[in-house]
Amino acid sequence: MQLGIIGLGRMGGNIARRLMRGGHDVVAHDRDQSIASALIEDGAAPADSLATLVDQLETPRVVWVMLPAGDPTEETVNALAERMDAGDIIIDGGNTFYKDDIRRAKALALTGIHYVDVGTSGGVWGLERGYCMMVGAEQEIFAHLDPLFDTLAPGHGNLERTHGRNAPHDSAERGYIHAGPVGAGHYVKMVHNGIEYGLMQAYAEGFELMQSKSSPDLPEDERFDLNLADVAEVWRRGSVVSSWLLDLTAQALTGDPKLDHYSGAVADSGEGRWTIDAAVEQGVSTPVLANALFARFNSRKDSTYANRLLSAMRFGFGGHVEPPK
Ligand SMILES: NC(=O)C1=CN([C@@H]2O[C@H](COP(=O)(O)OP(=O)(O)OC[C@H]3O[C@@H](n4cnc5c(N)ncnc54)[C@H](O)[C@@H]3O)[C@@H](O)[C@H]2O)C=CC1
Ligand SMILES: O=C(CO)[C@H](O)[C@H](O)COP(=O)(O)O
Repeated sequence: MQLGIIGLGRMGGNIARRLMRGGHDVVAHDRDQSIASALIEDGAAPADSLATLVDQLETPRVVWVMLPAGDPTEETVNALAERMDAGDIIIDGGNTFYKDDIRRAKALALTGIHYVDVGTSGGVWGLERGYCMMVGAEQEIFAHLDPLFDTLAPGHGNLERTHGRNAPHDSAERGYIHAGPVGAGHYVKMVHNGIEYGLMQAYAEGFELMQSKSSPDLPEDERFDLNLADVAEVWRRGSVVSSWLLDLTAQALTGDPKLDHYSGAVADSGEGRWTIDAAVEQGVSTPVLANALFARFNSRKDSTYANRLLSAMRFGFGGHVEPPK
């Protein structure tokens, strides 16, 4: 398929590359020309403005927006809508709040333009590993875009099949789902990120506990100088708590066991807060997810080992660099 991609940063650039490797044609735009140039060298057609991007696309046009959520995405979707026609499709693959999707889709429906929200997980590793995608869309639009999702997704890989799943064409088994109507994709991604905070916090607290076991405040015969890189490594192999976040933890500890490279002032970009808002709105108790969010707020005052480990994991999956306190 041919599509336009706007926003060629850590996510959009590699999404474009993976699509091109899969045989799709990309027209690429970023407001930063040096970032756009790298994509052009990799085979994308250049577009120095939204207008030239839209002009190069065959109808029905498909444009994937991969920008910071909020104003940059909102302004871009509105500007695209002015230049696109009925039947065209705008995809928001960033971490947008799902109620913004519902509002936008309703406004665009008046013009006949379709809107699709894609919760995209995989971070800076997605080019090689593939992206897990949670899609909110009209059924026929999801079907139309299937070749794109199929290329971006990880595929079956070598994961064992879940017992009882026998459908022949199960997209969930390849790494993407049609979660429901517009908004459902980003709603599921929001909860995914809420869980991400909780998992990260659990690892961070556990490793801080082990790290402090060598404290001179403890009785001498109860002090253990544990090799945390080895603990993380061994837990990757057959333990109940193995996971990709643990893989990233093991990697960070191997290079820098004291985590001196990380500030421990852990940022957040919205999804954790929206998850807690949703919990309040739906009257569902989510104490672990709420505490993990609040722990991040505290981390900005306090540079503990646990907080530096959270920073290390965020850098590991998303390339997020946090400013020193
Ligand atoms: N980094 C990660 O691990 C993940 C990020 N996301 C989401 O994906 C979206 C993009 O994230 P990243 O790629 O990490 O951000 P990024 O900051 O690396 O890239 C954003 C790109 O958009 C460009 N840009 C900003 N405003 C623009 C505009 N108005 N017009 C054209 N280009 C513009 C910037 O020059 C930059 O190249 C965000 O919504 C983010 O929350 C989703 C999953 C994972
Ligand atoms: O979506 C992601 C990972 O799944 C992004 O990396 C996101 O930025 C992580 O959330 P936060 O910035 O709030 O830690």
